[in-house]
Amino acid sequence: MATVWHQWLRKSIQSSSTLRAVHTLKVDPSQPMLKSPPLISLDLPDVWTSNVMDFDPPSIGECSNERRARVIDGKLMAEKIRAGIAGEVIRMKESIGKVPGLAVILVGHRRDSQTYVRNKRKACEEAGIKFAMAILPDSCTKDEVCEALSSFNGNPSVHGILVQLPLPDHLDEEKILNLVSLEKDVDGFHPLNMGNLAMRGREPLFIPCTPKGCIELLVRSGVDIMSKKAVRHHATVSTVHALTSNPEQITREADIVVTAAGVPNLVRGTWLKPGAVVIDVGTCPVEDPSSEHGYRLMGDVCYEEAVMVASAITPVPGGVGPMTIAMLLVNTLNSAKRAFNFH
Ligand SMILES: Nc1nc2c(c(=O)[nH]1)N[C@@H](CN(C=O)c1ccc(C(=O)N[C@@H](CCC(=O)O)C(=O)O)cc1)CN2
Repeated sequence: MATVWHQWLRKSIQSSSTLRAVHTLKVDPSQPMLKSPPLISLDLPDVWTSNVMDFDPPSIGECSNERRARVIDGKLMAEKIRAGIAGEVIRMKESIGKVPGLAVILVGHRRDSQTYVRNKRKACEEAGIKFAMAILPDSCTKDEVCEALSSFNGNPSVHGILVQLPLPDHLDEEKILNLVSLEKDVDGFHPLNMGNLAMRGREPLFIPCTPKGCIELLVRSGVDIMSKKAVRHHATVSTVHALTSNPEQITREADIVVTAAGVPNLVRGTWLKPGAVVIDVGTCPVEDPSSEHGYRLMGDVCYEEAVMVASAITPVPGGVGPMTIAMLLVNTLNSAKRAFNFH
């Protein structure tokens, strides 16, 4: 399953208009899928990790047209997690006089990237995490990005570094991400972290924020899909991509559907098994002059149709996105704790 998250994440951070990935989990009916307490651990105190179940578990397989799906409120979950992080930062400051630090490299002037980085900065500031940023023009060279990276790599008050993606086409994303210090790779995109995530029995230092947020959303909603446990419990993971010939049919068999295609309204109500849990990672910016930033975000799932078929669903906005940022703060805090040997 880890491999699937890897592939899915790489797909989800690119941008094109083709169907990229719809991941489906089919669960062995002889094994209970909903468990309490949930199993995932984020190395955080119980009060704001997935040991908390925010909702009664959805009744997978039981959904009628009279009942709309439960909305999985990622914004609310993320707020609770961020409040917990703020508490931990205070505890760290009071105990050892240090706070975590996050550094972001932003290249170019994409409006969506600017919004995400602004939101990351705000979330850090609210949680008491120090925030540093290098802003480089679209035309910058690989060496300039590397210079910024190496300065953050060598700065002991920086515990997390991320390069906001996508980068302009002329910059080699792979080469640049390889240079992020493994111990500060809070995005989890370094090949060693990715490789360890994909391999059985290995532990990456960081799990990428979006998949980590998706798992957290599911677990807090009472859906047990923890990767190894899910494997042990005979969950079957299928991947649907742009070249899959029968995406609707495969998707319709899934108990859990995680989509990261970047194609608005791709997944229709008829694609879903009644009672499925739907996690919509798609965030496609669509021109909208009436909105504050000139665009609005649309998910992959046709929400109004899906909400009548699914048992639980994440909205866009307000689902996976805020959890991505909450998980970034979790990774940054955990990185600082590791650096300071603070528990
Ligand atoms: N270095 C990275 N680049 C990118 C990542 C990533 O995880 N690391 N993921 C995406 C963008 N992303 C984070 O950077 C991201 C996307 C969306 C949101 C979010 O909170 N969305 C809100 C709406 C926000 C708004 O438009 O005001 C929502 O869905 O409710 C956060 C982070 C690609 N690049």
